[in-house]
Amino acid sequence: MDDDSVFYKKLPKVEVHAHLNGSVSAQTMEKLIQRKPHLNIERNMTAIGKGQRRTLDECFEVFKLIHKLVDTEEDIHTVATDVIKEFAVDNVKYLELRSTPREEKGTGLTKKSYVEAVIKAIQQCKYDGVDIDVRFLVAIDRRNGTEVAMETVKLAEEFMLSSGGLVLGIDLSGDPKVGHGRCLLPALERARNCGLKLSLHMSEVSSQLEESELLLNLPPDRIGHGTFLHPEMGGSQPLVDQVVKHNIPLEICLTSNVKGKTVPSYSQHHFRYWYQLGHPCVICTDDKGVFCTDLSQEYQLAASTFSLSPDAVWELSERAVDCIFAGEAVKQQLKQKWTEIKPGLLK
Ligand SMILES: CC(C)=CCNc1ncnc2c1ncn2[C@@H]1O[C@H](COP(=O)(O)O)[C@@H](O)[C@H]1O
Ligand SMILES: [Zn+2]
Repeated sequence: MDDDSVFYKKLPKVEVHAHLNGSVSAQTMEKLIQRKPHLNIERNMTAIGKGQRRTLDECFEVFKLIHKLVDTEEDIHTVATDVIKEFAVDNVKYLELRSTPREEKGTGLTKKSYVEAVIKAIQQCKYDGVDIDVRFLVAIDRRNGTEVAMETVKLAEEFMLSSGGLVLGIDLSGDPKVGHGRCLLPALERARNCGLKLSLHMSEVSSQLEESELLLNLPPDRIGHGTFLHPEMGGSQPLVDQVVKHNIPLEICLTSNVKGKTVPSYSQHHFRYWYQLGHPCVICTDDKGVFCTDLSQEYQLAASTFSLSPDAVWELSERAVDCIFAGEAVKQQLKQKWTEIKPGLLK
């Protein structure tokens, strides 16, 4: 590793946009493939390597394969544990994982046992002293419509009350070309009213202007991507004004957007627009397994593409703490960590 990479690796980081099944590493994938050889899935079918790009549709096909490999409580526990430890090794000090609870009739997996398996993995890592604070967002797959969304919110509500602060909110994700946010509003409103935080994938593709207007009225607590919100990308100034007025942080996933072809190149990424506005932006991985990246690499890419100084990179990672869903006490603990690490890293 060169000196430059060491800096990004040592940088303490916050990750708030990581889909569990998209974050599974090559090593873990090997374990899963060995558990289920009859599926004939190979590692190169579940990842998009260096220099490769796929259409959004092709990317979503990858998740179908991964879901076949991860279909028991034991699998969920394995992937959650491994993903948490990998983020910790990458010096991520606070992680919000998100995942869509799935029922698998064949294996007896239920949505409830799915969430329980993730929570057990989080608790086990904490017990084992892994140096990372992990929280969970329950995901709604937009494909599944109104009723499933409402069920998911009720499940999240239950766990918010019983998990000792581990379940903090709701993620809205899934193929952006399928379904409409309109149908999901009642569920999202219920979530907001019961105290669940909202992180919503918004304007990930260009056809979502009307939906973004609707969703922004909730308003969400954070926005995933927001690629097509601003006028230069076919969005609108009123949309930008509203995001700015409510000070809603953007979760920025550079490699995901480039490899998924929603952004033509790193240098044309909308991070530039929002960062120049001084708007809160959090660098994230989205799917570190599928896109073969890690958070250190994403910070390094942001710095090299947009000419950020080490001080600016530090500020970016420190300001991310303000955007987490955990409460003030956790933010203070994290800020303390950053303060302790700073003198050793920035001369
Ligand atoms: C395909 C592509 C370019 C991915 C990046 N953009 C994404 N946009 C919307 N939803 C996503 C994305 N990446 C992952 N997800 C969601 O996360 C799920 C996988 O993680 P999990 O099973 O929820 O644990 C996917 O099935 C999908 O619902
Ligand atoms: Zn995402």
